Amino acid sequence: MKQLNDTFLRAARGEKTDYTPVWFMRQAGRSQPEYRKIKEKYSLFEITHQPELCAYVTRLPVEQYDVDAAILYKDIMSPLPSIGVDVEIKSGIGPVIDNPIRSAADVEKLGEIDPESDVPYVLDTIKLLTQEQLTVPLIGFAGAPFTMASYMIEGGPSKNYNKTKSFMYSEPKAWFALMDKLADMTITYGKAQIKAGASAFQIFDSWVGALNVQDYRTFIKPVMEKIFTELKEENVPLIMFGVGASHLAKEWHELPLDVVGLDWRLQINEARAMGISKTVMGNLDPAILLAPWEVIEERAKAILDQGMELPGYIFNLGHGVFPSVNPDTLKRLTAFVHEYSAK
Ligand SMILES: Cc1c2[nH]c(c1CCC(=O)O)Cc1[nH]c(c(CCC(=O)O)c1C)Cc1[nH]c(c(CCC(=O)O)c1C)Cc1[nH]c(c(C)c1CCC(=O)O)C2
Repeated sequence: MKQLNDTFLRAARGEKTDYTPVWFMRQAGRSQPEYRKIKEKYSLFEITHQPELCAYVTRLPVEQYDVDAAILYKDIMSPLPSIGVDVEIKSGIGPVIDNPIRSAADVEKLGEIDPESDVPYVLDTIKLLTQEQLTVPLIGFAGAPFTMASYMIEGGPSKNYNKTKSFMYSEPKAWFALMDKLADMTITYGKAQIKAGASAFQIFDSWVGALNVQDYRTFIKPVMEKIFTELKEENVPLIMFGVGASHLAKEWHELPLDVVGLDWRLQINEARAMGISKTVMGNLDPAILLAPWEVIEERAKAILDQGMELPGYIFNLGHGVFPSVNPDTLKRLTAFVHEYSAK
């Protein structure tokens, strides 16, 4: 087994590190030419069903950019077929579900995931990567109940989540039943990823920022509490992330998790002033990567100056890499973060 560079894990636990670790959300694939070539032949689901190929795609950004963590190539939608939800990822649109969940009876019908028999290829990919290939930690992940439910109820991407919210407000009993089922899926699936070798776990609640704090506390926080309490048993750092959710960062800080992910809307200093003393991850606006290098460097420096004030800091973007970003920019930025923070 190869020697593991654990800088990312140590920062996630709030320990002092020799330099600031960095990885990029949605680093796998996207702008990389090698990946685009594979995508001409295979869909996301076809890639994830082939452990050798999926491991290669997962490794590409680590090898090319020198980032401090790998994130497993798959989608938050990947476990849904296992519980009886047919999902297709349509190019240019995103996940599409033809038979959305719209009633208590629909929720009733949802099944349970058995990772060993339903997604053995995910576990095989993790084992291949962590036992033989990677020299940095592998981040496993899942979508959070609200974000998963938003796709399941809307039937695809949404701007205002009206159908989701309407279901939540009108049928609270069915809503909580749905949250419970999705929590069970996340816990079982998450534990299996960690047992297979993932050494950190991130929950993507990308769209939960659509709720205000009061509704978050009523409809979401209890289920997140359950998920993190259960995953905590596996003893790996747990990361939370959402977009446009600065008003919820304090709520996340109160959950039994290790790392609060920030998008670009709240400065790290502001988060610290709010009492977020846990490790923070973020938070360069991904659009900055489309600007000239001087602009990128200046913004990265400003973020690092704030982040590095406390040991628990992981550099990342505030959301995923855009496909139009030049891979050389990500490589240069990684090197810059490493050099600047090692001073
Ligand atoms: C909301 C969400 C989704 N997926 C994900 C989220 C949470 C993070 C976020 O907010 O961006 C998470 C995700 N999706 C994917 C990864 C892989 C690992 C990585 O981060 O590099 C991760 C971590 C691959 C993917 N997920 C998807 C692709 C494109 C695949 C294809 O074209 O077939 C990839 C590589 C498709 C997808 N999947 C999803 C959307 C909205 C889309 C379409 C838009 C897009 O391309 O980004 C749902």
